[in-house]
Amino acid sequence: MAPKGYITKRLQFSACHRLNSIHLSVEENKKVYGKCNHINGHGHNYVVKVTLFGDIDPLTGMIINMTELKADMEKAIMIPMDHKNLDIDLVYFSDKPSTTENLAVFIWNAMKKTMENPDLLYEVEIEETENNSVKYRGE
Ligand SMILES: Nc1nc2c(c(=O)[nH]1)N=C([C@H](O)[C@H](O)COP(=O)(O)OP(=O)(O)OP(=O)(O)O)CN2
Ligand SMILES: [Zn+2]
Repeated sequence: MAPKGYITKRLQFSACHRLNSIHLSVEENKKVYGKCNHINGHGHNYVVKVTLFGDIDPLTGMIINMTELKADMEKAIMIPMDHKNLDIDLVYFSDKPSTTENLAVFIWNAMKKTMENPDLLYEVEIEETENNSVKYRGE
């Protein structure tokens, strides 16, 4: 049986957003999201770490070629999200607030659709700021 391992690739993208829920009133949104509900939005340099878990192939010595993982992340993350207004440019966030939790779910689903072997996907981690991060494992 081949040994198993975890492999992680990191990327950074820049985007702006506003925390606002269409399911809450104007006053409720202000109360829940505070400064992050400001009408004109704000920006982040998001750091995303995608981790896969799987067999270390005895012939190649790899779980996945990092070059392939980079291409998948480019397609699933960078193209739709980098230098975008998340609330306007991504239909996904038209009815959900663009919290880091929801971004992690979006990226998880996009990676699943993009990867040749989606069963390898183990975790998506996003650092919204130096102090705030979210991990999602598809649960
Ligand atoms: N559960 C969540 N709470 C908040 C999210 C989120 O995605 N999920 N996001 C925000 C805002 O987007 C905001 O930009 C970050 O807010 P805050 O932590 O207040 O950021 P600060 O830079 O002021 O604080 P630091 O601790 O210095 O990072 C808010 N809440
Ligand atoms: Zn924010």
